[in-house]
Amino acid sequence: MAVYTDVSETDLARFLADYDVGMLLSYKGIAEGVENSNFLVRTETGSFILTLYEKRVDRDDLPFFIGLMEHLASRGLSCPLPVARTDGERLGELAGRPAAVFTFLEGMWTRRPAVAHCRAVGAAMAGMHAAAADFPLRRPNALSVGAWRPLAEACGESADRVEPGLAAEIAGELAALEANWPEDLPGGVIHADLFPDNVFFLGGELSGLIDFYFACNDILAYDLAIALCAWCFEADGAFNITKGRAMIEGYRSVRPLTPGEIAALPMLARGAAMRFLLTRLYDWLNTPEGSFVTKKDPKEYLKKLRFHRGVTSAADYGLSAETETA
Ligand SMILES: Nc1ncnc2c1ncn2[C@@H]1O[C@H](COP(=O)(O)OP(=O)(O)OP(=O)(O)O)[C@@H](O)[C@H]1O
Ligand SMILES: N[C@@H](CCO)C(=O)O
Repeated sequence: MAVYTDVSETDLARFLADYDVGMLLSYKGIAEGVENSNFLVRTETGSFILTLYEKRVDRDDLPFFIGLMEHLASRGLSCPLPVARTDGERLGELAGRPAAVFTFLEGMWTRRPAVAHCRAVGAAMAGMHAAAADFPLRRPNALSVGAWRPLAEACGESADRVEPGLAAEIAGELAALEANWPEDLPGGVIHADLFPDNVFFLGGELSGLIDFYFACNDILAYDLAIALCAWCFEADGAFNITKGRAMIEGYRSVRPLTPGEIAALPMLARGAAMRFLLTRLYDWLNTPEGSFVTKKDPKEYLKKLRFHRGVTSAADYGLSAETETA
C-alpha cells in the first residue's frame, strides 16, 4: 500500500488550478508501490497520476527523474510524461511534499512473464538506453558496488537471522564482487529497477515503462543483468534459459552488446542479485512488524545470487556460441 500522505479535495483542486487540466472530477489513492504516494486523478480533460515524493526520494534528484521522463517521452519512448504547470514548472508542492502530475499510461503489469514479455522488455530497455544517450543530466548510482559494503555492514550479523551463515556468505561475495567488478564498459542512463511491476502491457504488446526513481548513470549492461534477475527465474528458483535468450536477443535487436559486456554479464548479474539481496535484507531487518509496507523476500535474491555465482559465461543465460562472437 503506498499512500503515505493524505490529500484533501480542497488542496488538490487548488494544486490543480496551476495546471491546464480542467476541473477535478475524482481522485483515489493507488495501493501499489512502496516509495511514494500515488493517486489516480480524473479531471475534465482526462486521467492523470499524481505523485507525492516521500522521504526516501532525495529532493535534489527530482530534476533528474522528471527531466529524464520528459526527455525519453520526447524521443518516442512510452513512459509517463510530466505535465507542465501553466508557469512552465513540472514540480510543485502539495500537503508539504514535492509533487508532480504525469500522463496516465494504459496497460497493466504482468504477474506471469512469458518468453515474449522478456523479449519485449529487452528491446524496450535497449530503446531506453539509446533514447537517453543525449540526456544532459547525471546522477551517479547510489546503489552500485561501492554502496554494498556499507549496506552489508548495516545489516551485520543480524543477516544470520534470515539464514544461518548469511553474513559470512555476503562478506565472501562482496570481496569477489569488489575485486572483479568490471570497469570501462559502455555506460549511460539505466533504469536500474526494470522489474515486471514497472513494465506495462496492453493486448500482449509492451505499452510503456514506469517508475524511473532509481534511474542513474551506470554500466548499460548492468541494467540487462538486473532484468535477467527480475524476469527470467521461475517460481521454483530455476533460471529459464529460453526467457534469458529472448531478453538478450530483444536487447541486441536494438543495441549490440560488445564482447566486453558479454564476458562481464555473469559478474554483473552477481552484482545485481547482491544489490537486491542487500536492500531487501536491510528492509527486512529494519521495517517494524505491523508496518503497512509489504516486505520483499531477501532469500529470493540469495538463491539468484548462488545461481549466478555458478555461471561461467553468458551462454548460461542463453547467448549461443555463434551469436556470442558475431
Ligand atoms: N503514469 C502512470 N500511468 C498509469 N499508472 C501508473 C502510472 N504511474 C504509476 N502508476 C500506478 O501506480 C503504481 C505505483 O507506481 P510506482 O511504481 O511508480 O510507485 P513507487 O511507489 O515509486 O513504486 P516502487 O515501490 O515500485 O518503487 C504502479 O504500479 C501503477 O499501478
Ligand atoms: N524492485 C525492488 C523494489 C524497489 O522498487 C525489489 O523487488 O526489491
